[in-house]
Amino acid sequence: MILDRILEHKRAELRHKQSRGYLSELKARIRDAAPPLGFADTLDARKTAASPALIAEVKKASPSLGLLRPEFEQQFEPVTIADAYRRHGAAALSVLTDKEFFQGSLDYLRSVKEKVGLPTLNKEFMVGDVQFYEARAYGADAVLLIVAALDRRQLIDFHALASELSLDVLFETHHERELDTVLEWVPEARLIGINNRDLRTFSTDLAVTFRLAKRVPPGKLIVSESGIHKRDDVLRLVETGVHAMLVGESLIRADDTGAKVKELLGVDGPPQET
Ligand SMILES: O=P(O)(O)OC[C@@H](O)[C@@H](O)c1c[nH]c2ccccc12
Repeated sequence: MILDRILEHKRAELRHKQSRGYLSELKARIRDAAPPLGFADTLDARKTAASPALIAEVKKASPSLGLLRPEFEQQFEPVTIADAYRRHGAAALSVLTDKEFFQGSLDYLRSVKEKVGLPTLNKEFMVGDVQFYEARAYGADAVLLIVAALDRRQLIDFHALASELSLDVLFETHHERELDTVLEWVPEARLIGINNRDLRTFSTDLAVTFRLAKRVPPGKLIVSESGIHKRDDVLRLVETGVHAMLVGESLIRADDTGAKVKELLGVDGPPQET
């Protein structure tokens, strides 16, 4: 399965980053950095009756599709994309930093956070402590923990390390048992991600959100992830009581990014140019 291949590659990558010097350099940068923005708080505040809050993803490529737009071969401008998301109503951003499979970069994370300033999720496959220091040093406000990729000890320890670094954590689930795992092992988890994409087949189905959302106890923020393409999808998420939605492909592939953001959010009228 793709997730296993990614994790294996990620662990190999991390073996090259284990030097003490690198970790102290990150820690020094963190000491000088501004405190993170409240990622979960912002999502909570930005949900409306018309729409879950939008987490818009800066995504250049994916393992299943390759480059999401052919012109990205010549030119990819993460800040321009992220700023269009912000101007048209995104509440938060997600930036992929994995190079090998998603052609992302920590530099994209840093420049997007610096220039756009919305609460930002570091979309990465977390398998080691150093990645949390990297996330924080490069300006992330939140990190992703993929339940299918981690054992009990890692979920608990990584959550503790993230909290120590003032990073919010989005726990990503796809199956009932993964959701139950988070609820049992990290009962204080606030952000529950439900990934509609089946990593075995790459196909997406919003029914995963409809099914799992029912099992999430009150007080949590539910984030529906992947495969959200049109306003009609969003209306079904609204009915399900979802608090936020994480959208990449359909925004990136739209010819008018701003119009697509507004379509998903159910916002009419002239763009808010600020
Ligand atoms: O491009 P989409 O279908 O809108 O999906 C966005 C996001 O949910 C997806 O990129 C994603 C969800 N979980 C992940 C984990 C790692 C990498 C990527 C992801």
